[in-house]
Amino acid sequence: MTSPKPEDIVRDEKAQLDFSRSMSYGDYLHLDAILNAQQPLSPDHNEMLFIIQHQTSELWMKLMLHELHAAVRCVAQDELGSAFKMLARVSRIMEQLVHAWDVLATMTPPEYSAIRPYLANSSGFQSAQYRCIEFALGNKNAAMLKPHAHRSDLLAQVQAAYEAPSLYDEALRLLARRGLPVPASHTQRDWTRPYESSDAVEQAWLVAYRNPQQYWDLYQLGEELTDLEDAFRLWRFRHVTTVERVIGFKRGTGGTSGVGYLRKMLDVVLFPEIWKLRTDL
Ligand code: HEM
Ligand SMILES: N[C@@H](CC(=O)c1ccccc1NC=O)C(=O)O
Repeated sequence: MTSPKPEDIVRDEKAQLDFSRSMSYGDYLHLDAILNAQQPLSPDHNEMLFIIQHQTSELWMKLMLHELHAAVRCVAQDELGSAFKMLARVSRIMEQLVHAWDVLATMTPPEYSAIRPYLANSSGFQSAQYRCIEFALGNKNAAMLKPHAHRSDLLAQVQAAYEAPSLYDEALRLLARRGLPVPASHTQRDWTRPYESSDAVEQAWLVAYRNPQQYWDLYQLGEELTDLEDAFRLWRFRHVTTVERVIGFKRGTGGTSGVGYLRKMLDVVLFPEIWKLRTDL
């Protein structure tokens, strides 16, 4: 076998080469906007990695929110087949973001120190999309709206996520519609309140987990939620570990204690009864 000649390939394949009158790859993907959005503030080589790491994370978060919002609607409308597909995709995206830490971890402490002064008070703490994901997954906290007060467009989005029932709230309403004994305190409540774990809710999930054949879709929903929280915990863990290896115990640019704050977030449990029931099965 000899390699094909470069000049033969395109001619033989009859590839389209003139895009003066038709939409090209870059047109469709708006690559001019995306690829001109990397504007390093420092003279440091590694800032490009830092920027692209965050921009790609924000793009994946955009898709995650798109899928999560649709999944919440599907659960509310008893369309579980579609919801499972979307939730599985959200978990795979989260896993993708877990692996993305491997790229950022190639940045050493002195490399990051060269960039950090240029970040001023900006921080991932102010990510509107991240906060919408936390709220959609039920981790509600009014204080987290404040960093968006100066941007009415973003505030409206974060506020909507804050006020809406979370994925777990809709899952519990579904259990109740299926005749499982979820108390009214958990099917009709002020959705802005942080979720409170309940023995009665655990008992409702236990009915499905003890009779998987009869409640197959609810059992599957429970396991999809477990996958999602599992992946999210891994993301939080990789974040705090990367932060410790890069800045140690310095305070965060966002004003928090840094590693101390992120470690506290490791204790957040999104779907508490789904974890508790494993001990009681
Ligand atoms: C060298 C890399 C990084 C360092 C040193 C770092 C550091 C920190 C610190 C110290 C905080 C606490 C808030 C503060 O006071 O600033 C934080 C929060 C946060 N960071 Fe990072 N981070 C890094 C990379 C990333 C990446 C790649 C993402 C992906 C989008 C990210 C997303 C977030 C988010 C969403 C929060 C808020 C977490 C929460 O409120 O639970 N960070 N980060
Ligand atoms: N909080 C980080 C700064 C930081 O990581 C950051 C800054 C601007 C844009 C994204 C960031 N990433 C995540 O927090 C720090 O304290 O060094």
